[in-house]
Amino acid sequence: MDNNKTPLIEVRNLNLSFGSFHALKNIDLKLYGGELIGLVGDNGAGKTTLINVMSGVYAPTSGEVCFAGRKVEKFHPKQAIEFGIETIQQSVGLCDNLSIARNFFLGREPVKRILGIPFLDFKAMRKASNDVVHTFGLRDNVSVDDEVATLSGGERQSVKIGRAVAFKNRVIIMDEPTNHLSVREREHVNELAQQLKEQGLLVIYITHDVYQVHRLADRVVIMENGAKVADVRKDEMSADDLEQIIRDGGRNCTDAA
Ligand SMILES: Nc1ncnc2c1ncn2[C@@H]1O[C@H](COP(=O)(O)OP(=O)(O)OP(=O)(O)O)[C@@H](O)[C@H]1O
Repeated sequence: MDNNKTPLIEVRNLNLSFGSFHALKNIDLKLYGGELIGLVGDNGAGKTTLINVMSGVYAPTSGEVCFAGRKVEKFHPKQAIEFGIETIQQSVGLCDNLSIARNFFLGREPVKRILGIPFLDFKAMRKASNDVVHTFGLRDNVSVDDEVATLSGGERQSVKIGRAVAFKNRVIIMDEPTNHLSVREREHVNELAQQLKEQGLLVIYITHDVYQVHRLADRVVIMENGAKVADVRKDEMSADDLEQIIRDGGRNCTDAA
């Protein structure tokens, strides 16, 4: 990581309360393009809440978030989408009964006009989605006219990841992306995460699997009870040590940030 670079996302002294419940506590974090960040922590640690702030779902109670050095003034999902933040979740994001091509363009369908009347441009959708999804690992015999319902779990993730890249995102948040996947599918999704990082994107990878994330990530951020309790480059700590920090609930931890 080059600390002279402007972080793609910077969080400063961030707090978020839901009524009297203090869900995020004084979080400071700098995340750079070209990094694969593992975000780990026990159930209820605050991982999803933190990414929900980054993606504009929640506004913080206090503190700041900056995108590429610019302070976010208005927290709204549209703002985050415009900046190029895309969240890929295991169970949402695709419509089973629509084709792969339609899913690829969900909500941003290209339109062509014939005699001034707008029609969905199916040809353009097929071509663009075909080029991308096969690069991202769909079997050769899968057609982009097939319904998403016919795809395996890993292939569904491929469609979402391909879509995120095609629409020029800068930050991909992968929330438990390999849950319920087979070993090979898991490997495939993890390879895609690496590819995204190598293309210069910031990848935030949320998981409970410390060993998987230790293999994959450049840096691991551990949360516990709403606070960031460790922020370490993976070469500074073994996966066993990371797991121990989580087991200890953040006591005896290191923060390399
Ligand atoms: N909208 C909300 N209103 C009230 N409390 C909330 C809300 N969203 C989250 N919380 C609480 O904030 C805490 C952190 O939840 P969060 O979902 O961020 O944890 P997590 O680390 O993502 O956990 P998991 O791994 O189980 O998904 C939990 O105690 C949760 O109940």
